[in-house]
Amino acid sequence: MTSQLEALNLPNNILSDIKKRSETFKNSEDAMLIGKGGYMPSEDAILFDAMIALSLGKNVLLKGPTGSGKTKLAETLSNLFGQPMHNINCSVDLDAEALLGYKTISQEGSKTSIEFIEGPVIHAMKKGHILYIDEINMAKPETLPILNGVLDYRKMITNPFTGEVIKASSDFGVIAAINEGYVGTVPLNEALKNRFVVIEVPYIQGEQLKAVLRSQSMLTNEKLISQFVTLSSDLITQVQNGQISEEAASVRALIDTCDLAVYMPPLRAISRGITEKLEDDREKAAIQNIAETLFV
Ligand SMILES: Nc1ncnc2c1ncn2[C@@H]1O[C@H](COP(=O)(O)OP(=O)(O)OP(=O)(O)O)[C@@H](O)[C@H]1O
Repeated sequence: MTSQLEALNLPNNILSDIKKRSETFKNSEDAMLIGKGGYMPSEDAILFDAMIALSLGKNVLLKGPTGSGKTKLAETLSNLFGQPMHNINCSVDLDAEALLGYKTISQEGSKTSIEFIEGPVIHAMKKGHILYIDEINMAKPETLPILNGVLDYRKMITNPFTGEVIKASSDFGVIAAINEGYVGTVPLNEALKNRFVVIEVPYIQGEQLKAVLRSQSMLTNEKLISQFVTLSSDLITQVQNGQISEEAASVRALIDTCDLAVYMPPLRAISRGITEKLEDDREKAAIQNIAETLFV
């Protein structure tokens, strides 16, 4: 891994920053070994570019369909950099308190006082940890602008609940994830999007997918694993042709299907793990047809 990074001819300051940030970096080859559950990139640039961007202090936006490994990639980066990760799961209910923290009354003996419990943003800023904002386009458009100062060169915020001015520690990093076009999502505000470096995270295929299915599912039958990889690539072709929706090719659903296939015939596993999650009868029939030709 180190030599692969060196081969990219990165400026020395970036390379040494990446190495310095992570005490585990010299063992990163181990950390990345798929058997240990790290993110398996479809191309090295996905992982390296995310590392370079974070190392330069940029915010990273991971863009890709459901179950394509965005969270796994963020976890792997946190692992590589040796920086704990704090999660925010966005929804319409997300508010400033969920991001920044809240006041509460604390009691010590007969003494009561008001205490501020720090939320994930302030905690990660102070400690120089990684903040992971999942499904960022599920938040109401008016909620996230409170983070504008955190997400630009200032990297600071005035806590509206306490008046404290917080400047992020130099290692603080932000990774966000987005699923475009899903129910409940809204287009990301341009000013917010502009604060991120965007990295596409597609579904993995072929040998990479095989390695992930081997390591993350319970299935050990190599022939079946290969058939499921073929099923996935046929489904991705159908997605590209607009015949079925993207989530049908999710790696998460395929791992579930492989697990089920240890205990039931593959066609039933596909029905439970993939087909029945869809609403449209034509899509279901299309998947069933593909499955029946592969698993006779
Ligand atoms: N490239 C990959 N390398 C390793 N594991 C992967 C990869 N792609 C998917 N997975 C596995 O698939 C499952 C789903 O991945 P993950 O939760 O990271 O997806 P996601 O893109 O964050 O999904 P969502 O958008 O629904 O939150 C996990 O078990 C993860 O380990």
